[in-house]
Amino acid sequence: ANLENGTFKKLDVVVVGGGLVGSLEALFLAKRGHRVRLYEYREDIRNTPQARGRSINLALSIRGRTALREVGLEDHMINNHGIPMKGRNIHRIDGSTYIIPYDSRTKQCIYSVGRNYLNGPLLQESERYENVERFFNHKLIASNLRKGFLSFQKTDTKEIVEVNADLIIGADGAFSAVRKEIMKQPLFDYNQKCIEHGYLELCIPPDSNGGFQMPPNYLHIWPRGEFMMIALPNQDCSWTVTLFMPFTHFKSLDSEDKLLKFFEKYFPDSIPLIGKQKLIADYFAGSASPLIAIKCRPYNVEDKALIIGDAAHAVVPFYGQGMNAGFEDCTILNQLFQKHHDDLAKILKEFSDTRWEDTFAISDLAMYNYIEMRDLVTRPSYLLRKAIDDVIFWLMPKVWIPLYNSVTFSTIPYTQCIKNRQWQDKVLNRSLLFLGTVTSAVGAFYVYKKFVGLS
Ligand SMILES: Cc1cc2nc3c(=O)[nH]c(=O)nc-3n(C[C@H](O)[C@H](O)[C@H](O)COP(=O)(O)OP(=O)(O)OC[C@H]3O[C@@H](n4cnc5c(N)ncnc54)[C@H](O)[C@@H]3O)c2cc1C
Ligand SMILES: COc1ccc2c(c1)CN(c1nc(C(=O)N(C)c3cc(Cl)c(F)cc3C(=O)O)c(Cl)s1)C2
Repeated sequence: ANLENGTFKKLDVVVVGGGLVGSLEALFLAKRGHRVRLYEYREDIRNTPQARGRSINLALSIRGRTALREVGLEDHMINNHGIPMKGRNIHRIDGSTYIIPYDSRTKQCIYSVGRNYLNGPLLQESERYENVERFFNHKLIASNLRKGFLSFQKTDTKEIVEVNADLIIGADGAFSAVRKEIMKQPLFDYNQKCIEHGYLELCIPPDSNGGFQMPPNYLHIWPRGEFMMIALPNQDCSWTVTLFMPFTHFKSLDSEDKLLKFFEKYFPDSIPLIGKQKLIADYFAGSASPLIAIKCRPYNVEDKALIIGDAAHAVVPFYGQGMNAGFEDCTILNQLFQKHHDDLAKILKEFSDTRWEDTFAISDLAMYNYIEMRDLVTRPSYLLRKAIDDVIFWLMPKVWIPLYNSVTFSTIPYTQCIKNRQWQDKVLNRSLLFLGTVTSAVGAFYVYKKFVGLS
């Protein structure tokens, strides 16, 4: 019901971008009975093999699962396409490894899912709604958001397709064309940060029997200070390995010999797993991709247009939350549709007014991980703090949820996760200070007693 007299008006919605978030949002809108036309620049990924140059698999955690559950796809993704990861499997430079479980108490885990095994089923599910139409090979090239006007160019025939809509949803990723339009409005805040690290994907193939070459139910990490490597399992028992290094490092490895020497020094155990020839071939076949963080607001233009997902808040991947946060956008937007009975003016304004704090928070958390990454999981103070966190978490699980657990294993708003952490820091510092004063007082007392006793 979105009209004064309480009747329901079917909205004509265009979603720009048929990636992970756009295809999910189309489902949410379809379930509400609106007419959805989804325009995607690329070809239909259901007909093409693995799209190269994008993170091939992703860590799906509770925020993303909650959104998928709303559209009835959580079980399908988890059971058919998800590989559970129970913890981190850290690779030391000498090739030895150790495990840090994600949640030794309740054994919660995260899931590695192939990008196309998420995107395909989301698009496939939309076929079940006759009020959803999908248009591939359509690139948004011009728009007048206030008039609900969009102009697409077909990438094959170069033909121009003009479209009108009641609502335009921009889910067209970090380099969003819809956001470029939204940016033209007054009072729009925009901030982007390109980090010095790039990433390059390598592959650890299945072993000769077609099985995994490493323990499969873990997120494998090779933390090496200035750079790191991370591996997530694929369904075909291969691993997608992502090498994160400053672009200067990538540039300096400009020969096969330099590359092999570098891996022999820093990632010796990975060479037999990847294979020398494959390592050389894959490394020099691609080039490192950039990583960008974008913070902007507001996300809407009146009751006409809204950006979600990476278009609204691209974050660096060092928390595995980008897609999860984009999926969470869809959950929250749907709650607002429910709350305001599909009254767009109220929905879009409240989304812009409330969502930006949480997306800025996760962006800061991911950037913090990037900066701390050098020794995120190896620095003694990190491990000490983690040990303390785990003990108190074990003692008082409802009161003390460590930051990493609340971000990855709860749907507590990201801003609240940070506030909890700040409160925990205060309590810890005060108690350590208190412990400090008590022990020094007791120490001083004993020294004094001994001294007096001596004299
Ligand atoms: C290395 C790396 C690792 C990552 N790991 C994780 C992880 O483990 N967990 C996690 O949750 N997230 C992860 N992410 C983040 C995740 O990939 C993104 O957050 C997610 O893809 C965002 O989805 P989206 O639909 O908003 O944007 P995209 O996936 O970028 O989709 C945008 C879509 O819009 C289309 N498009 C763009 N411009 C136009 C146009 N002008 N006209 C029409 N269509 C257009 C594009 O073709 C694309 O299909 C990672 C990212 C990287 C780079
Ligand atoms: C496909 O490419 C990529 C690239 C990076 C990531 C992912 C997939 C998935 N990522 C996850 N990060 C966390 C996390 O909370 N932290 C603090 C971590 C942060 C870093 Cl940098 C790390 F290496 C491990 C952990 C860890 O704890 O395992 C998860 Cl939980 S999942 C990072």
